[in-house]
Amino acid sequence: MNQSKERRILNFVLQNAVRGDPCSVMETIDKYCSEKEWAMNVGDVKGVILDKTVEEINPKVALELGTYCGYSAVRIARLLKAGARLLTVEFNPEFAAIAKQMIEFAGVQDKVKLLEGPSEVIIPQLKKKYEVDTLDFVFVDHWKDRYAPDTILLQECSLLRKGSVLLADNIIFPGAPEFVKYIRNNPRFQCSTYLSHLEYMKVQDAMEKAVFLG
Ligand SMILES: O=C(NCCCCc1cc2ccncc2s1)c1cc(-c2ccc(F)cc2)cc(O)c1O
Ligand SMILES: [Mg+2]
Repeated sequence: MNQSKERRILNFVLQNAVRGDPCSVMETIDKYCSEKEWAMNVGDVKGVILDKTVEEINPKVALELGTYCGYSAVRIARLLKAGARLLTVEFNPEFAAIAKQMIEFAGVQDKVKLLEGPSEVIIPQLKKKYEVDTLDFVFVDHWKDRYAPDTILLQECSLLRKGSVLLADNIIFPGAPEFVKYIRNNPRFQCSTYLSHLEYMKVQDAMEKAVFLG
């Protein structure tokens, strides 16, 4: 059975990156995906916007929707202070298996908890099963038609507090029009748009930052 692209990315990291060095893992993934096979990691250009947002918030509890190969989980976790944690949700078992190995190789496994399953099932479990009170930061990067319903679900589950920050990827490409319409017209969110480029491409993309006002 021939290897998946995600398996090829992981193998390239295992063979070329430095174990325990998150930056080396990120750089190696970016090198592979810009030179050999495109893949839907947030990438090195939008990754700087993600870095700046995480550093500004310095979250104790962060949630990621859409783990994929673990690139942004490694990217976020490397910036978390002692005692802070990232919960990352992946629906696809293949991707979850790859991401688990990627996170461990990068040496950030103590800060990251990978939760396998659909977001609409996992989100309502966060308080009781995963001992979350409220979320300081949410990186939204999963199915684009789940961005809006899951933002509503986060509110229904009282997981957002005054000042919680959502950062959503792919606002332009592939696009999340329902989410943009929902969030920008919602008085309970203060929104800002960060124009950028689609990972590894010259195509325009953007990230939306939305601060929950309580
Ligand atoms: O679909 C994308 N990302 C979501 C993958 C869906 C994985 C899921 C995780 C999860 C967790 C919980 N519940 C349900 C789900 S579903 C995505 C796609 C492109 C793209 C760009 C240009 C193209 F030509 C083609 C694709 C770029 C990106 O940056 C993306 O993030
Ligand atoms: Mg994305």
